[in-house]
Amino acid sequence: MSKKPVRVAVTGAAGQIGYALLFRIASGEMLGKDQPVILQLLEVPVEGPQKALKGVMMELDDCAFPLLAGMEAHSDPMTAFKDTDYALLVGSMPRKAGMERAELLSINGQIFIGQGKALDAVASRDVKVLVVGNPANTNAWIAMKSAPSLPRENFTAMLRLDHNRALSQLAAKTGKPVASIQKLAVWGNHSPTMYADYRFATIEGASVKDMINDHAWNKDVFLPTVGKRGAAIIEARGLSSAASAANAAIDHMRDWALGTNGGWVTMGVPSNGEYGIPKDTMFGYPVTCEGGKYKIVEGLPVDEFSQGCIDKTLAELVGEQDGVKHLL
Ligand SMILES: NC(=O)C1=CN([C@@H]2O[C@H](COP(=O)(O)OP(=O)(O)OC[C@H]3O[C@@H](n4cnc5c(N)ncnc54)[C@H](O)[C@@H]3O)[C@@H](O)[C@H]2O)C=CC1
Ligand SMILES: O=C([O-])CC(=O)C(=O)O
Repeated sequence: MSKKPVRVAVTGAAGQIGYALLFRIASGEMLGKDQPVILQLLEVPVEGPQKALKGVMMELDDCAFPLLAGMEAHSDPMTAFKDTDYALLVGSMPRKAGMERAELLSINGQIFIGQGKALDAVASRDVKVLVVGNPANTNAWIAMKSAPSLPRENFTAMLRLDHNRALSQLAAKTGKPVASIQKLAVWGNHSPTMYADYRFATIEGASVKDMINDHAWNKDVFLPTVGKRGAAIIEARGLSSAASAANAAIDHMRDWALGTNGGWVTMGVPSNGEYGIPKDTMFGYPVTCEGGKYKIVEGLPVDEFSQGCIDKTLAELVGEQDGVKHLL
């Protein structure tokens, strides 16, 4: 018997990430090739984006996706999030060349107060929320704080793009396939301060750290390359990452919903105090997923260099949170 459709809300649905995301959700790449979906699409109540959204929906129709059980256009989060099981919060302004993501906070932060409240009021109590809009960690924290009746662990921020970027850099450095790399971790904020950590990573059981054995490359090449990749894409494309961001969002939600078979992935999740991170901070951690739940990988040793990196990204996140506390 076929499965009951689930409701997937996507905000910013007429934007560039939306365009790279919706067709893959509707084709079953996110929740499985046997899982029908109803798309609840939100755009700003402005003629241009609403018209563009209609165009995207016409194209979705024209794909005749067997798993697309329904599709709605919305201009109000209170209707867009009604009974939703999954919410991908993409809609917000992207940065331009020369900006840091944190500079978007004053523009985008407000969006996540209203959307957090709407999720609180009308979404499924089990809704899985992924915040993509930047600065993603702090926006996810704002949404979580604005939704006090929902479990805090339902709110997550996207660090999967940093994780995937790090995997590709390590594959290139070691000459091994991306898929062979296990146990990579990315700690902290989706910003240049994130700490991509391959101390525990293995390829066919062998230590990636021992294979590379080059601390200067780690510090001076690998970390800056991963941390500043978003800016490098903007510089090259004139627009921020969209297809790779949509791909990371699919990876994040798929793994959360369907599990990782013991493998590690990175998610921005509210801390319970793990690794000395203050409770509720929306922090990138290595996690495993099973049965629709994620679990932070605990008990990893933290050396002096790693602690310095973790302290730096935490300080940035605490500063971002302090800057918006008065709005909540
Ligand atoms: N976490 C991550 O790894 C990444 C995050 N991003 C972020 O994702 C966000 C979206 O990027 P793009 O799709 O490239 O931008 P875009 O400008 O192409 O699309 C954004 C869309 O969101 C809509 N929007 C704005 N406010 C809204 C609201 N309150 N409700 C619903 N829709 C709203 C806009 O009308 C627009 O259609 C940006 O903040 C960007 O910085 C981008 C790449 C990676
Ligand atoms: O850098 C940006 O503004 C977009 C983004 O978050 C990324 O590509 O990682």
